[in-house]
Parts: sequence; C-alpha cells; structure tokens
Amino acid sequence: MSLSSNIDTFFEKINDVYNTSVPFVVFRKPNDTKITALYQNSSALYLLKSFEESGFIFSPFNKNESKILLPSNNCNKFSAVIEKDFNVSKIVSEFKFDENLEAKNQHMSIVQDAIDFIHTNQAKKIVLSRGEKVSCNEIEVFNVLKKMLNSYKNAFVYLWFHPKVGLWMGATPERLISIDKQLNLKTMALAGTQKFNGTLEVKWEEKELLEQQYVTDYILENIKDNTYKIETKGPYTTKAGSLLHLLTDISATLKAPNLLGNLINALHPTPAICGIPQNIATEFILKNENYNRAFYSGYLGELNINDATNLFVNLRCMQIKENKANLYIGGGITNKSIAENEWDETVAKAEIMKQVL
Ligand SMILES: C=C(O[C@@H]1C=C(C(=O)O)C=C[C@H]1O)C(=O)O
Repeated sequence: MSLSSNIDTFFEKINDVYNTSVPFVVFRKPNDTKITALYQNSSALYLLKSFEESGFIFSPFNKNESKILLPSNNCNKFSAVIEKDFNVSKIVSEFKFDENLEAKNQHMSIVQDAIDFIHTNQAKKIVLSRGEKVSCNEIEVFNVLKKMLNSYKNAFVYLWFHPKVGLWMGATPERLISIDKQLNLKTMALAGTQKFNGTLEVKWEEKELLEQQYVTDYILENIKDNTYKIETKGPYTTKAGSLLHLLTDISATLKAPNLLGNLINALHPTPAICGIPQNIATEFILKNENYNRAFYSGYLGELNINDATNLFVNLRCMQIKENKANLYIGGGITNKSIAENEWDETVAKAEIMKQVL
C-alpha cells in the first residue's frame, strides 16, 4: 500500500525506519518532485532471481555477482511531494580526505597502463576509477540527502540501506533504462566531461566526442535485437552539478515485456562505465583497479513497479560507514587521454559529493 504524507512527516517516518535497522531505500527521480520510500518488513537479504520480479533492485558492477532486491511484496511504501528546497545548514562539515600524492600517483599510473594497453590496439576505451575516503566530524545522512535533493534536481538521488550490506547514497546523472506500460523505452549515452564555467555553449575535443560515440554505438547495437522504432537525439551538452557531459538520448519500443532481462543484460556494463570491447575492458578493470567497485557503476532503481522500470547507473555515489564517506569516481580512458587530466577529472567528480557532506 502506498501512502502520501507531507514532507516533514515523510522524514520523521524514514528516520524511524532507519532506527529499526530494516532494509530501505529513499529515492527521487530526475526532475521530479515526488520522493518515495520503500522499506522491508524484515531484515532478510533477498537476491534477485529473475527480471520478472517486482521491487527495488541494487546491482553491483560485476555482472557475475548477486543483485539485491527489496521485493515489492515484502515492502511498505510511502511518498511525499517536495514543494520547496529543504532548509539545511549551509555549514560545510569539516573533513579530511586522503587526496594525497600517493593516491594521485597510483591513479595516474594505472591510467598510463591503460593508455599504453589501448595503444596495442587490444581495446579502444577503458573506464578506470578509484575510491577516496573522506573523514567527517559527523555525517547526518538525511541532511546529506536533503542537500543532494536541493542541489542535483536533474539527477536520480537516493539513499539505500541494508543492515547486511551497508549504506549507499548518490546523485547520478545517468539513466540505464526506463520502460513504461506501453513498452516505450528510454536510455542514454552519456560520456565526456568538462567543468561547467557558466555556459552550455562549449567546445568538445575529439577525445570526448569519440568516447561518447563509442557509448552510443554500443547501445544502438545492443538494443536492436529486442526493440524496434529506435530514435536518437544528440549528442548535446548536459549539466550534472558543476560538470558538463555529452549526451545522446535514445528511445525505442521493446518487442515484448519478457525481453526486459535480456535487454538489461545486453546493456550493462556500457562503455560509459566499462569500455570497448567489454570483455577486455572488464578484465583490465578487475585486474588493475586496486580496490573493489562493489555497487559503484552497477545500477539501481524500480523494477516492474506499477508495470514500469526505471534503472540508473550508480555514479556520483558514496558508501557511508559511521563518520567516513567512501567516494567512488572514474573516467573514460582512450588513446587520446593524458593521465594528469584524468586524475583532475576524478577530483572534479569527487567534488560533487564533497559539496553535500
Ligand atoms: C565513470 C563516471 O562517469 C562516467 C564517465 C564519464 C567520462 O568519462 O567522461 C562521464 C560520465 C559517465 O558516463 C563517474 O562519474 O565515476
């Protein structure tokens, strides 16, 4: 059953849920004013068995690992409308982070290895990432969530918790796939990054144009067996917080409802977060990134809820443990990449989360 309440009651209720330590998720879709909470009536860990199930899915990056589901039939739901920005303290929490020379050298070194590997023509693009730990004096997760909701209106903003897994939150600009009752499908090719300096009228270099084109080509190739009426719009410049990306919107119609699982498996992981060719890029990532991506660059969202599916790629996200935030950030490497610029890109992406901590 879904209940609608006012926004203060909504946060009181979700705070109570959090205090009972049951699995839950709070989310708001891009450019929407509705915020929804879903919480389980036990602390069981449910793993997805089939893409025909209904609930909120939380999938790791690695395709071979289990996906977690908060199943609709074991969950309660409530929602509210956000009418205005939240009143949140403007005080930025005091924090230290380990953005030291060692982290920089380490990241630049694996980026350089990827550039060299790409020059051997075994891969065209590899997305490399890193984790960064931020220690705060205090993290009040619902306050952080409210800041994200205020600041990142065109992102999918969420807070996900499972007592057996941990607490994740993020504000992602990237839709993996949305499908409505009529089987109309929306996805996107998002890649290429530069800082926003007051205008969307910017020039993109060949490196960014190419790395984004790889994503568009891959998506079009991989949806074609299961869809028809494919249309594209773009690439155009889009803003995500203080960053700009290149975006191509892709729409189509799914041939039959039972093809959803095939389609998700055909899409994830796209070259926006993995690379080209997928198997070689995945192998390079798993072998060379010296940390576990876990749920970063996996996907999450509503699966078959009211006959609709809305999944997003888990980017601009962090895992919170007590007063530490573990940020996850990455970027696409091609033969035109420069290691130091790739480092700077991850620093800029980390800023998106540091701003709300
Ligand atoms: C990998 C990330 O972002 C992805 C990589 C981008 C890039 O390489 O320019 C841009 C947007 C996303 O597709 C991230 O935010 O961690």
